[in-house]
Amino acid sequence: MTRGVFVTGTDTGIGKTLTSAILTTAWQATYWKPLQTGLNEEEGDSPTVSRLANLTPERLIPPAYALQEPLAPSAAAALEGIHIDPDRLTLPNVAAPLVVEGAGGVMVPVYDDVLMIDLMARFALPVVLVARSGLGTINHSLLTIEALKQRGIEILGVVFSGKENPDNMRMIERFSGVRTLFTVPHIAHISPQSVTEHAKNVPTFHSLVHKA
Ligand SMILES: Nc1ncnc2c1ncn2[C@@H]1O[C@H](COP(=O)(O)OP(=O)(O)OP(=O)(O)O)[C@@H](O)[C@H]1O
Ligand SMILES: C[C@H](N)[C@H](N)CCCCCC(=O)O
Ligand SMILES: [Mg+2]
Repeated sequence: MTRGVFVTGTDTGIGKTLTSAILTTAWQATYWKPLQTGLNEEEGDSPTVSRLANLTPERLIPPAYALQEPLAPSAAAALEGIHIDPDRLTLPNVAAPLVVEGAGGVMVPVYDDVLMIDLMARFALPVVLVARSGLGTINHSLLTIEALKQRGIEILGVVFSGKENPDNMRMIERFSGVRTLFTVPHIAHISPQSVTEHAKNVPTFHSLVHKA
């Protein structure tokens, strides 16, 4: 049985956290950000999702690693003299669905010679890919999809964040064969209310994982 999804992106700052909050709200899911970096500059994604998706504490799994510098996990950990232990990076045993959010894109170093995409393959969750809607997204989305396919990682679809661009969506669908799941327009004021509103556009977890 599919336990959840892994939310990845074509880049950092692309809308993974906003999308994760929307998915978590839509599915009444549990949220986990295993590797958080940049805590000296931002509150981190767990409190953001907790607030936006109105999470009760049992639906929020704390990060396995919470690191200060706004860098890839391997670099942020090295600066703090922390060795990332793969045994701590195992899926929590919670009721489905679980929404797991990556850090940055798929080729981000996590520890030693392990990249985020290797961790994703190990988790074996189907992937939701968040992409910007505008210029540059065709290249970044197709490259990311190619890397995921090469490793046999199941892709449920793409979520486009930002002003809707049907031509970009069509081009990515045509060249990758991966469908668009839903779009998140530019939201001027992101709030629990706007997240609840956009959660209405999300297919049910069961329809998604059984159709894939
Ligand atoms: N559709 C949107 N409308 C308005 N703001 C957005 C939208 N998508 C993303 N943003 C804003 O862009 C910023 C980066 O988005 P977000 O935090 O979701 O990125 P991320 O992909 O989760 O990055 P990270 O790799 O750090 O986890 C945030 O301030 C977020 O609120
Ligand atoms: C700190 C930031 N918000 C992300 N969590 C970390 C993104 C690392 C990206 C590394 C890279 O691709 O160059
Ligand atoms: Mg995030």
